[in-house]
Amino acid sequence: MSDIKLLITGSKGRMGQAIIRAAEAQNVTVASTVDVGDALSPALAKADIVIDFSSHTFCDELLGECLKQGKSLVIGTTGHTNEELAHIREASKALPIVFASNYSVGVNTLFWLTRKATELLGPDFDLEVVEMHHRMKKDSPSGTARTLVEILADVRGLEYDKDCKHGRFGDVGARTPKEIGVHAIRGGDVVGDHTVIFANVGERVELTHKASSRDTFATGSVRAAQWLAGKPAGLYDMQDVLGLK
Ligand SMILES: NC(=O)C1=CN([C@@H]2O[C@H](COP(=O)(O)OP(=O)(O)OC[C@H]3O[C@@H](n4cnc5c(N)ncnc54)[C@H](OP(=O)(O)O)[C@@H]3O)[C@@H](O)[C@H]2O)C=CC1
Ligand SMILES: O=C(O)C1=N[C@H](C(=O)O)C[C@H](O)C1
Repeated sequence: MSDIKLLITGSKGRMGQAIIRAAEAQNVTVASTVDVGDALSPALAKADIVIDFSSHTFCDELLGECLKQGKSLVIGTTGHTNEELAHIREASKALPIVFASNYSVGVNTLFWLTRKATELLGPDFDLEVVEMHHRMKKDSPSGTARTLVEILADVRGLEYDKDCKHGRFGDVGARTPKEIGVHAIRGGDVVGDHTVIFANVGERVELTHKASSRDTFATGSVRAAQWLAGKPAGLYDMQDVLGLK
């Protein structure tokens, strides 16, 4: 039996329910749960580490309470504003935080491969990211697609906010070598598909990951919580947890 005690936030959601099952399967204690309408402070007092897959709108309240009580965080929620992202970075100066847009082993391997392929293929290849998710997903593009674009941008010396083209519509003109396209498809019950396209004249490379179960994210987040126990304050990601850096 692991001796960490978890608070699961967003506990009634698709991921929250999967994480409660994953914790039980890994003999990790879920000490408390929080969803809309529940009081955070007393629930947090019962736990050492929070696993948060809720909504970005909960971010500031959660960070504030974790700072007050000195609790560690595993954040899986996506779709944060730039301001909320800055608050997570600030909080990580005082708290150990794992923050990852995707907790699956496969996608974190895709992150690694994407960096490697971008470096190897060089500047002649056009870069595009396509993602598909279930009809209930609220944020777009997915956090994983954003991370993929950030990796591509980092290798090419580009910036997510400036150089990412979210879909294309109308008389947008010819593609420039400085842009990275990202395209979000929504429908049905798709758990999460991501493809990175490297397109040159005469050839194309595509790297694809397809998740068929949320258990892969849930198991990864519990693993991240176990890894985080006893770590110093800092901002970590799932590649740190998996030793892929
Ligand atoms: N990093 C990763 O590996 C993954 C990340 N995700 C991300 O996790 C998040 C949740 O996804 P998913 O489980 O599918 O979504 P759901 O909508 O199924 O679950 C979210 C839950 O959080 C609740 N919630 C919303 N606001 C608050 C709040 N202020 N306080 C407490 N609870 C709140 C929701 O309640 P209500 O329905 O009433 O709003 C809901 O029960 C999303 O941002 C998603 O992108 C998902 C999968 C993997
Ligand atoms: O909302 C989801 O479902 C998912 N969200 C994450 C994201 O936005 O990248 C991860 C996964 O693809 C499923």
